Amino acid sequence: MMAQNVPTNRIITDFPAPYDADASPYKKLNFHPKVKTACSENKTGCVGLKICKAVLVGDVAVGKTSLVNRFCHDVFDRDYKATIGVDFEIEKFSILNTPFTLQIWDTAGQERFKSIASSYYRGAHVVIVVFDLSEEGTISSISRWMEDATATSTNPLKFVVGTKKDLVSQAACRAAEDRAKEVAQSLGAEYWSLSAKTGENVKSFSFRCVSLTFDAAVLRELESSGQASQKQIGAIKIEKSDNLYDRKRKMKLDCCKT
Ligand SMILES: Nc1nc2c(ncn2[C@@H]2O[C@H](COP(=O)(O)OP(=O)(O)OP(=O)(O)O)[C@@H](O)[C@H]2O)c(=O)[nH]1
Ligand SMILES: [Mg+2]
Repeated sequence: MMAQNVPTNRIITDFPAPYDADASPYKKLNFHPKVKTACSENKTGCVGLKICKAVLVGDVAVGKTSLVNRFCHDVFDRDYKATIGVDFEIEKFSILNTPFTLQIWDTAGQERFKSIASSYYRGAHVVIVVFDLSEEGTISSISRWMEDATATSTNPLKFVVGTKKDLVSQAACRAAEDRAKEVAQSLGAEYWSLSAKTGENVKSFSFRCVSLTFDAAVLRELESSGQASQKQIGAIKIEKSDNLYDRKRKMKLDCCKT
């Protein structure tokens, strides 16, 4: 399937590099050769029709929503508006000329929304734990967030992201990074520092995240193709008929009831 109608800033042709190669468990330097061949021969099966799921978690006000808003809409809001329960965005990409869709779930950090938010962790292909580089205390909760958010997924890609890089000096950034990189390594996650305010590293991180997700999704598709092709067709029907906007509306109503 050829990618069509994707904005130019959502086209990925080269495999993006990590923030720090020493702070990543993902060592590949390029898309998998099988993935490249499948894309160039237009034989990626159902990848273009499926939606992969990314989930952002982390303490209150660390900057999860700001990161999503910077990437998806290229905007930044100085005022804090707490996320109520969960929110999501859908982003379409063209990767190696193949269409790919990522559903990004932005969860609330506030404890009172924890049970609502955690019901959306299931089946995540990517888990992103966000902390605040200017609030070192937020580093100590990274592990707990990662454990909770990955418990109901099979082998998700894992990222630890320090935000608000614009607020800290280089030395302070380095100190917080060193601590967070250690945590990321113990969790088998890739580490990034960025700023939603200035936009520094936001696109690089997002492209890296999406590309690794795409590579894994195509490999999964290639592995399973031929095997349960009928089953896959059933799965796609379910995904397409799952009206996300209705669910989002219902979710908000449920939140308002409490
Ligand atoms: N200077 C600076 N401020 C930021 C950055 N990212 C977020 N903020 C500010 O930090 C506050 C919290 O940001 P949010 O993105 O709402 O935080 P959140 O993690 O979504 O919070 P919850 O939804 O309550 O969990 C807001 O006032 C943002 O403007 C950044 O990169 N730099
Ligand atoms: Mg939020």
